Amino acid sequence: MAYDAVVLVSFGGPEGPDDVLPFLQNVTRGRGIPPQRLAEVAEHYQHFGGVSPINQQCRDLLAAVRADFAAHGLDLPVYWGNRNWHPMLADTFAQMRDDGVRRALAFVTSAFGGYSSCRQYQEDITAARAAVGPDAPVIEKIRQFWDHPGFVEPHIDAVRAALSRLDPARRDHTRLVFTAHSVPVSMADSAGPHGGRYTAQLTETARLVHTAAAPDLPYDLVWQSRSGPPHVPWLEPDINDHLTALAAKGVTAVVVSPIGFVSDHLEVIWDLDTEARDTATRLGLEYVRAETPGTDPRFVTMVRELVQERIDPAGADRRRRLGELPMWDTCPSVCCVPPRRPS
Ligand SMILES: CC1=C(CCC(=O)O)c2cc3nc(cc4[nH]c(cc5[nH]c(cc1n2)c(C)c5CCC(=O)O)c(CCC(=O)O)c4C)C(CCC(=O)O)=C3C
Ligand SMILES: [Fe+2]
Repeated sequence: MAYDAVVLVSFGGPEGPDDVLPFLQNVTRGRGIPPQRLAEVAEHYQHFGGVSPINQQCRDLLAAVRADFAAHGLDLPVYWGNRNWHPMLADTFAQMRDDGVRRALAFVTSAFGGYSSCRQYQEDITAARAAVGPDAPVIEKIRQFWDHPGFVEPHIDAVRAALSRLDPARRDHTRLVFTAHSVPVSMADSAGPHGGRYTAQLTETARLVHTAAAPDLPYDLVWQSRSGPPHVPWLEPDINDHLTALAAKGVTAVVVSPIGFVSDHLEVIWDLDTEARDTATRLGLEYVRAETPGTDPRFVTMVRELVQERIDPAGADRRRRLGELPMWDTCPSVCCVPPRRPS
């Protein structure tokens, strides 16, 4: 299969105060998020002047990937489009069509399976192609990469670096806490062709990072950034409740590693660096947050490897990965079918 471009596909984020509300409307359209939660989240963005760091992080990744492709003789143009904010996917696909692109691979900035992290991106790609029309480029999403060394190793080093900033005298009372975005339990149950995939993959990533970074420490996988109406069950425990429980058990220091994300975007710098840190401070816990991959060269290399393994017919046999869960290039149609939403 010949490809003539790669497109980086991400979530998108506002880049000024006036962007915040229309961005949030794009994210939550038809998703039953209470207005009060939206107002709260708008405030988180306004706290940073209405600017989410995520778009700049995508620009940085784009530049790094282009440089890496060039350095390795991979002669493919790299585009960028978002699902919720400019540059919007449809505008990017129209540009690609104008440039003569016929078939492209999409690298999505989410490592995991599940509706929000995989299927929804594919649905938005399909909708954006339909908006562009019949001559829109064909777009194929690259596989999930939760156990790729280019994703896992930067997380491992980040946990080690975070641990080195803690008081060594507290090591016996230190806990490693991995976090990912909470999702509705029904969404977690329907993740992947046989369900449960979002949680299973995160559990595997957590185990891989823990084993390499700090096998002597106890660890947990917990959830952050819950949204949605209170009567709908979401994955628990929430990081803040978990910190409270840990403090009650005599833990005095935590390293928090957001393995559910690829960059330090708003849900990291607000929900962890502000809210969870405040919780920890109130509880008297020493708190260090580990970094996400961002533009770590190993992560950038991973993007190229994922492209190369799809281009090269023998590439499937050379997939680099550390875990053991089943993996596939193309999601079956029954994957991550969205649960019916209670209204
Ligand atoms: C699994 C998952 C990821 C990880 C995979 C991935 O990376 O894609 C993720 C990432 C992100 N989520 C983000 C922002 C938001 N997510 C929201 C709402 C929701 N997220 C959900 C899930 C996820 N979200 C869900 C089930 C909802 C409920 C509404 C719905 O069913 O869709 C809302 C609405 C307000 C609120 O209620 O929080 C916002 C503003 C940003 C951008 C941050 C920035 O601007 O820097 C990023 C990277
Ligand atoms: Fe989200």
